[in-house]
Amino acid sequence: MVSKQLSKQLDRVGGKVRVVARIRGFSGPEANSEAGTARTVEWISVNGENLGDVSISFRDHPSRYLVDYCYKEDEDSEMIYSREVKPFVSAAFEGHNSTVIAHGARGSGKTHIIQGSAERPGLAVLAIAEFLPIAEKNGKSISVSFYEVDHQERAMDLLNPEKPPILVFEDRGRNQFKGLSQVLVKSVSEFQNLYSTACLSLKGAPKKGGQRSHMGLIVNVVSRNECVGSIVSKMNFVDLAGYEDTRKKSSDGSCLTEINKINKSIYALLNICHALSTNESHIPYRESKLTRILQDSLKGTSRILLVSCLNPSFCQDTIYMVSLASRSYNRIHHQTFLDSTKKSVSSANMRQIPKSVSGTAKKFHHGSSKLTKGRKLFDEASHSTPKVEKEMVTKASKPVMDDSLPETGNHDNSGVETIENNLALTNVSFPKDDLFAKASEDMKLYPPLENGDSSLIASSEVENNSLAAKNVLVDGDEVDGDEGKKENTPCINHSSESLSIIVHEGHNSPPISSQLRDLSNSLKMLCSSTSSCLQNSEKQPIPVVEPKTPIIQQNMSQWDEMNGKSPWETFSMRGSGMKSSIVQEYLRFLNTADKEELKRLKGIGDKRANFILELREESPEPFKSLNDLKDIGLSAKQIKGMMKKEVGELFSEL
Ligand SMILES: Nc1ncnc2c1ncn2[C@@H]1O[C@H](COP(=O)(O)OP(=O)(O)OP(=O)(O)O)[C@@H](O)[C@H]1O
Repeated sequence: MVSKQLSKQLDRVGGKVRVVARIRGFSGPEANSEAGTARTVEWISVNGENLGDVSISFRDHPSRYLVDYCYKEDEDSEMIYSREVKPFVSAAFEGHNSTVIAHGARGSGKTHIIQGSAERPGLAVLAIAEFLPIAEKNGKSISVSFYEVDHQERAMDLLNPEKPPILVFEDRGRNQFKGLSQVLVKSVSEFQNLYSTACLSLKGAPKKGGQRSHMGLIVNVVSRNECVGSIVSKMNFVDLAGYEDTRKKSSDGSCLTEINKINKSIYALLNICHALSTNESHIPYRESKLTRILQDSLKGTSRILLVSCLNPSFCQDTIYMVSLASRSYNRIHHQTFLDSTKKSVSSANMRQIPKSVSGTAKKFHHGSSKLTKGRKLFDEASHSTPKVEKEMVTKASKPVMDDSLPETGNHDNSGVETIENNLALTNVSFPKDDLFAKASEDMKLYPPLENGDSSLIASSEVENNSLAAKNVLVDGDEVDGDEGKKENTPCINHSSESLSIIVHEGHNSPPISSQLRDLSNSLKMLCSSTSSCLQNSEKQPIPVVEPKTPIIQQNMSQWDEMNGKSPWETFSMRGSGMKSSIVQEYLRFLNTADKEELKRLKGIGDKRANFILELREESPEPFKSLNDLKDIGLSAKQIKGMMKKEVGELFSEL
């Protein structure tokens, strides 16, 4: 539950996704050049100064883009922090995750806003400065992780770059990371040292020219009382790689494929922001590695701040990026704005907001139209996935099956070692013994986990990828209705932070093939007894036989009779019950069967079977509803067809 005061603060920062723009100041050399005086970005505060709803335009360019607010060159990071990020810090102590994303063209000031410099700390540093004293007061600790996602969709631990790529998988709505170090921080300077260490490992660092990547920071609020090391909530900072139009010659010699892949992952994240802001029923979290890493900090009660960094001088890539960000602009606010200012803005030459994300700026829509019209079109489009977007989703999902399957590989079991190494590396003086003693008390209390738990700081890396029999989880996030339902597993609340022990029942049931066989046999028996009854009935009078119906069914019939249900109603009701249990069996089969068994299903070939196995490495139960089959590239029609065939097979031998 969010406290009233906090809720007010959060309301002020807008809905689920808030989009703000930030105009970068001219850097030293630029300021001295002629271009330094030629800022081309303009803005109009459409609802009055400081009230939000800002329209951004570019000199000699007809289009305008709406965002929640625009920060000018003279409004520094501290102002942005106190107005936009500070409420997220308070929310983190109430268990809410958040994500701050800086995106924009190359050199638009993304790193400057997130990391800042020694003289001008960025949003992440300012947040840590606020996190630490509140954590101290509340008996919590703060730990951080730094990672990088490159154009090959590899996620690397920046505090331990020699390790194999990070493996991300989901367990009960929470992300687990295998191979990502978490380091406790006690002071801002410790944090800054870690940040510098992480930047040195960054492949996308300017000095390592040619490589481009996204950099991510996770700030964890960690409980340190009886449930030592469990993560209460987290705040993510993402410094996205700069967007670059693939038609231009790259400014740093990066190859076209690399730029394309980076751009694709930028689209994937912005698409999610858009889908969340428009309450789409399907949120494509699996589109990229980065979106999978951020998944549990984007959904549920999480808040997202999208900072669109703008180059002050003309830059087509900047225009394209702000146009994409504007798609996630809060539409409720927008509607108010439309209603109140329809007249005044209707004469403005506003461009139609792009309905979809295209692969290159080539598809960028240059036509101008009135804002009202553009928005209307956009609203209509948002109810169904726009065509180009759909194409992009399909295109994006193909490589996942073909060449960028989630990594597997040798991962060591050195979770505890990592913490120690990092403590040594950064001279963090955390009372290790105390921490480990408490952690081992917890371990004693609950038998050793088969797969470790990334929420435990003493074993910040998940040791083993196999399905755990028991798992210790922090039960903080709400699971979205469409994103997986909480299973009916025994759940013991263990602390005020809702640390839960979730006991997974082992998958003891026989595989679907044998269950379907049993079902088919029962149906055959039922049919043969029905037909023999029919045959007998022709020869002799039907003997009065007491049917040996299981008691429960007899009771149900009585119950149906009592409730005045017609035989048809009873039949339909039971039929739909049977349908849902067949679906459940089918899903259970997908979640447990081996490759050869999987291939026995219609529509599952070698590639899909491999992909299913890879998905299971990331999440023990990737298929929670038939809808999840879309993740392996099946359309709704194909899924329906597959189910029909499987069920039809049951009756083929009757
Ligand atoms: N608000 C600002 N005021 C003055 N100079 C700035 C500001 N923001 C960024 N700069 C300068 O602009 C340059 C580019 O900034 P920065 O490295 O943050 O961009 P970026 O978007 O992260 O770049 P890349 O796309 O290469 O990752 C740097 O020299 C930085 O010091």
